[in-house]
Amino acid sequence: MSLYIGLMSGTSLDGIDAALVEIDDTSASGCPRLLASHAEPMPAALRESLWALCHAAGAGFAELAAAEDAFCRLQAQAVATLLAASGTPREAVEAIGSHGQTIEHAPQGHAGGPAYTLQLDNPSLLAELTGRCVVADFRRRDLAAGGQAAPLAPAFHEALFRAPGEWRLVLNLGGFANLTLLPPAEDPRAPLGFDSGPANALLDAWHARHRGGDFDADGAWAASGRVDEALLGRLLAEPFFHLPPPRSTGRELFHLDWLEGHLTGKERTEDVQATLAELTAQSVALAVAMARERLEAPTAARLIPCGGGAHNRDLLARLDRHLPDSRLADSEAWGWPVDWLEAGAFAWLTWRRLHGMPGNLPSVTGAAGPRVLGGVYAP
Ligand SMILES: Nc1ncnc2c1ncn2[C@@H]1O[C@H](COP(=O)(O)OP(=O)(O)OP(=O)(O)O)[C@@H](O)[C@H]1O
Ligand SMILES: CC(=O)N[C@H]1[C@@H]2OC[C@@H](O2)[C@@H](O)[C@@H]1O[C@H](C)C(=O)O
Repeated sequence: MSLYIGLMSGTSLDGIDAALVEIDDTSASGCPRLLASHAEPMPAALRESLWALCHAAGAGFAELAAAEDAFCRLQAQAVATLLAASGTPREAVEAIGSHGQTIEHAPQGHAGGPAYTLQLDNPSLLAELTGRCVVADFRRRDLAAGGQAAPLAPAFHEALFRAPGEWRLVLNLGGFANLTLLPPAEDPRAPLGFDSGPANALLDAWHARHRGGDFDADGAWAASGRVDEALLGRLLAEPFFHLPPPRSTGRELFHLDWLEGHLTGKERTEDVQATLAELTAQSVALAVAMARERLEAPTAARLIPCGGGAHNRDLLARLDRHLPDSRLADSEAWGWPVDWLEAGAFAWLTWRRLHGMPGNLPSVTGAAGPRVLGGVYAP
């Protein structure tokens, strides 16, 4: 058995998730087990700097370096708290996997330029601050091999959830949503996974603009509005929702200006929120239908929602309406509460990296083949 820490800071910019994971080195999947977790909240000032970097191509190098430094120190703080709270000596940890903060994701390139995906990260400083080996830069090798560099979690979903006799569908509802369709273990086919589109990113942004606060708790505000079918139709016409996989997306496409470009200005704000929630549910349902068609999968599957959106009751009710044949399951039944799968994935990918095992699924990202992901920074 060995211990790894995974660090993930997602598109919601709500904080750094840290997961302490035990891996069984004798098993092919590693049988990852979550031992402890800690969420280090993002201070408002750092959140604002990161938000500005995500949106301002003109930010200077000094601002970038300052944000990176503050981000890395927050990661080290998350590691220290996780270790102290779980009573784990740091020497017991083989390595820390750092996803970094995605600043921009352009797997298609920009204006005819090369494909890129940018994660702000300083693994050298993190190795210095924690005294542990750090693995980082997980996405770019897949991109270099012609892949989307995202989503990466489906390989971890396979290790955790693929089982004989049952199709399973893992749905990550973070700022953006990605799904993983897992054939039964006896089926030789590889899983399929891709981003369906926005999950909470637009819901959070619209809520923050009109009601303040970080998010619409339980989707109560969305539930108080009525879906504007005409608006929903215009939003769903976005070509991304109809692209065949492999595909991945982010804030570069789905942001408030994108939404506003589709508004008439006469909508009630709560109806826009309801329509955005419905957009998430319907775009997920479209992506699920696309995945099922590709793998000729039956409609009945076990649906395992995860990510922060799995706490949103209004969103889950909408998903239930659009995926009537799916039986909902709680990832906690596998020992993984919904909020820790992404950080857990980067602990597991770190184990893969240090044992020379590929971390990507070419059937998901479209890369030319399996690749060992990430760079190693010695302690
Ligand atoms: N009780 C709740 N009710 C409604 N929404 C919630 C609740 N708890 C969390 N959320 C949503 O979950 C979001 C955070 O989810 P998560 O941490 O999975 O995102 P992320 O990891 O930053 O995103 P991504 O997976 O796209 O990188 C919040 O911004 C909020 O929208
Ligand atoms: C480029 C990037 O950071 N993408 C994130 C984002 O958040 C959700 C979705 O968009 C997914 O593609 C990915 O994260 C998870 C961890 C992944 O790679 O599976």
